[in-house]
Amino acid sequence: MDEEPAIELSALTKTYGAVVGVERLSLTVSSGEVFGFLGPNGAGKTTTLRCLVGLLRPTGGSVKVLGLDPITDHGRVAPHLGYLPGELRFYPELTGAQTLDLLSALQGAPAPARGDLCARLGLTDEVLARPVSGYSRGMKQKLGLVQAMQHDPKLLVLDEPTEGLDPLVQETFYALLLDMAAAGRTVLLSSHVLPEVQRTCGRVAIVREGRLVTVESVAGLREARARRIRLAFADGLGSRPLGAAERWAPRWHGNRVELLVPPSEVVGALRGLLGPAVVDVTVEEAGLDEAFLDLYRTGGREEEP
Ligand SMILES: Nc1ncnc2c1ncn2[C@@H]1O[C@H](COP(=O)(O)OP(=O)(O)OP(=O)(O)O)[C@@H](O)[C@H]1O
Repeated sequence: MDEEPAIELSALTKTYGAVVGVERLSLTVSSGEVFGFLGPNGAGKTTTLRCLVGLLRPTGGSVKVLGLDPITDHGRVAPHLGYLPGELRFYPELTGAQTLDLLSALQGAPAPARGDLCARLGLTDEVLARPVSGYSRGMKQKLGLVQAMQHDPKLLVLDEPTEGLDPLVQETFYALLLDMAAAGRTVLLSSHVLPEVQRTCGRVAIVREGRLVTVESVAGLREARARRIRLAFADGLGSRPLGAAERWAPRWHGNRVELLVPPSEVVGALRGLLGPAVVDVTVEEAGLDEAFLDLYRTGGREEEP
């Protein structure tokens, strides 16, 4: 219900010499959304995030964050922007507490949430007093999360946030995200962990080869994607041709077969498949993982019959 979108990308393009990072990517994220950003390796996620937080200058198009240009208006954006990079680099000789102080100064904002975040993530005063060089990977990641959220930013940009966190700490992180969402903050979450996105995000963008493939609600994505049909045959013949259903790449396990079929074609598929030898049939919604994997692979192009 806020004034302007938290994020507005308009035909964003970033090239590295001849290599395309992202190409003409347009995307709007409203204030208060928890938004997932997904795509296979090299799709352009980190490039986009780095343009968003003002670390990279776009080659073309425009970026607006909280209504401002993250490069030219950096001083006005920084106090309201939290960023967890995918590859964390800290000054090894500084302690955790000194690191948080330094980053707080760079954010140009007080850190009212720091104490609570450290307590919830188990970064004790004793740990924070030690140089970061002696931190484990998970401890560094926790420190990264605290610095990203310590100033209670309006917009939180997270690049693979649960990398290196054990399952218990991941749960704490999800709870923190829910709190952010409940407080009306905006979160952009880049992730390969699909259940994580399913759990935390309302909408997702999928990018592939530097281009936007789709933007959809998590619920809608699941709804629109495949159904899994499983059939069991009575005879001992094993795999056999399935006629028109062959186009759904049936996977055989002995006398059982499994197909992923678009929802609108399930009834037609069953008509063609059911015969006297079929002794069992189940139809279920394919998991969100499969919905995403399909988009990863095909870029969202439905195969038409
Ligand atoms: N500094 C750079 N110099 C040259 N090419 C780069 C640079 N950074 C990224 N690229 C290229 O831009 C493309 C997008 O990379 P990017 O890191 O944004 O993808 P990603 O979606 O974050 O990938 P991953 O999931 O593997 O982290 C890739 O082809 C990559 O090789």
